[in-house]
Amino acid sequence: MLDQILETKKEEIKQLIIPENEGLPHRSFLQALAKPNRRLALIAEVKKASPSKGLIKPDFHPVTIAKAYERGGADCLSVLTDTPYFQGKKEYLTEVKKAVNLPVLRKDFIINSKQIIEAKHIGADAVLLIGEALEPALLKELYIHAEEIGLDVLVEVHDQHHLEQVLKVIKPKILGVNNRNLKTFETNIHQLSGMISTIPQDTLLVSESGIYTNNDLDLVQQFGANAVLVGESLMRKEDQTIAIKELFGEPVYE
Ligand SMILES: O=P(O)(O)OC[C@@H](O)[C@@H](O)c1c[nH]c2ccccc12
Repeated sequence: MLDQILETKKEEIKQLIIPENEGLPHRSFLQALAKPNRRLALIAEVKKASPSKGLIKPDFHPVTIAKAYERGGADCLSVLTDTPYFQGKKEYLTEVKKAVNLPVLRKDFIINSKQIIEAKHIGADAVLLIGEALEPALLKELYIHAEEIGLDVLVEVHDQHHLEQVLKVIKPKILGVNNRNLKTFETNIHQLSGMISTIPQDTLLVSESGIYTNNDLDLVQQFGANAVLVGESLMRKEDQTIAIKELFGEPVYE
């Protein structure tokens, strides 16, 4: 699956025209994660569909969802901008950024510098770079480029091998461990457990994907996570503010 997505991205990049605007004022994704509202920082994801789960939220209104996440005390947002596989849109990111006060991550498959410049122009505060999708030299180049233009970077890996590959070339300030294998779609909430000893102490560590319950939060926190990235389990609920409170085991008054 990942290989197929990356082929699609190569085609998209050929057509890519970067909008001529200033972008929108930067909000620090890193600082928001470093000073979380709760015991674990929450990056709440605005996600309509995915290749593994199909359509997740049929009545999808990104701005309504983003505002509900903000009211629920999310620290940051992630917005899918990939269309063919996740039914996301670049416009969703811009609309969300304008509607809330939280830092916003562009969630897409970035393999080229043009996409990073584009991310800035559509209003992103941070970009995702995926270890499994990028040769180490290219990962390093894109990481440096993103930081140079004032974007924060979430560097994601799935396994120990790619973690070691990544750490040979960069020391990411924010590191995500994806519990989902992007080649098989299998999710394992224990994915992070053996990896913590390899990760530099001052790295902000995000556990990503397949997080459904308060128990899952306890587990990944025990493994050393400082933050979680949650999409599906929040999106499936009727009200995303209540969904966050339920996830964190807080009382919900209606
Ligand atoms: O919906 P979930 O299982 O809570 O997962 C959210 C997020 O981690 C997931 O969307 C994701 C993690 N890494 C990615 C890379 C590309 C696309 C999507 C992703």
